[in-house]
Amino acid sequence: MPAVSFQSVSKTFSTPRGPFQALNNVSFDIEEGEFFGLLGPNGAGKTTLISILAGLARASAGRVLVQGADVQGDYAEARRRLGIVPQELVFDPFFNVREALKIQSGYFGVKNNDAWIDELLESLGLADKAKSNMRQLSGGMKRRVLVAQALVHRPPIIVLDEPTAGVDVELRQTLWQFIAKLNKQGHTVLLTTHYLDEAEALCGRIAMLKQGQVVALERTTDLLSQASGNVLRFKVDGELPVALRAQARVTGRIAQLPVHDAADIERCLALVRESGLVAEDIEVRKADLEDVFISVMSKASGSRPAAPATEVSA
Ligand SMILES: Nc1ncnc2c1ncn2[C@@H]1O[C@H](COP(=O)(O)OP(=O)(O)OP(=O)(O)O)[C@@H](O)[C@H]1O
Repeated sequence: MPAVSFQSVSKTFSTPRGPFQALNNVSFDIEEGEFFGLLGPNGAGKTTLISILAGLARASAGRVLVQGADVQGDYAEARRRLGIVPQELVFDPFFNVREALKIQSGYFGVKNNDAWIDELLESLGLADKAKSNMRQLSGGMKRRVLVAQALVHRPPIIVLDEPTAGVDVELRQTLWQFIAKLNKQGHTVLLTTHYLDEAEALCGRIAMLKQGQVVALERTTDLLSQASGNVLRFKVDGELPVALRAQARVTGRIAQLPVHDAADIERCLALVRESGLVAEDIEVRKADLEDVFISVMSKASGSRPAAPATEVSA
């Protein structure tokens, strides 16, 4: 039995401009013990899918099973099996860290949980904050508490919705060490992230969403092997010539272009030169998951019209 099974899940929101389909017939399974990545650009539908999994939103069609339990028909059972780390920093400001974790344990009916709470506090670098009020914590510390809260009932399936957005390197390392350890112990992990290097390093399998549809679903190694060629990387002052722009990944002054051989490299550099620009710090590197992601997203056709201008109720 899969840990999570998304079966033909669709979600349509009503908006002032008419119905808006955020998810369109999404189907895939996550097997027990997998470290699974859900990737996609902003607005692709990742959080909507996770909200449906968490029982926070209802699918317009299709169903989601958590170890066989339907998230709508058997909500309490499905929810008990999930540890969800939300994207938003939501917390109760009146309690200290340990109290918050005890309350969360009670919510799941877990008693005598002090040893596990101690281990969570230790593993997430929160031991010296146990008595701190939630209000006094920095954003990064609050995020650690959210992770601890999600794990307090030892859920077999851990869902992390962009857990490292805006957090420092130390927390990332602490978090990934701990989550990787739990995954080794048999916990299934579902991760959404915009940090493709993290997904590449951690996830065994990846689904990519675009405009509410699954456009890739493969083992990470197979996705990476699609990145057949190399990448030409250089610094440049000014906009790339039109002939290169569509396939380029540009970050500030740094341009990166897929290349297959030496002739390709020469052609790109010649086009840059001919447009009056100077390429500096030129290097060639192996393609990575981000290159595959850009290529998949540029090839896949999404099905839905433009996003709504205003958000309304589900
Ligand atoms: N309550 C709502 N009403 C109308 N549209 C909504 C609502 N919630 C989400 N949407 C729309 O559904 C689409 C998918 O949103 P979602 O938050 O799931 O994307 P995402 O992949 O998680 O994006 P991000 O990476 O930015 O978090 C977006 O176009 C969003 O504007």
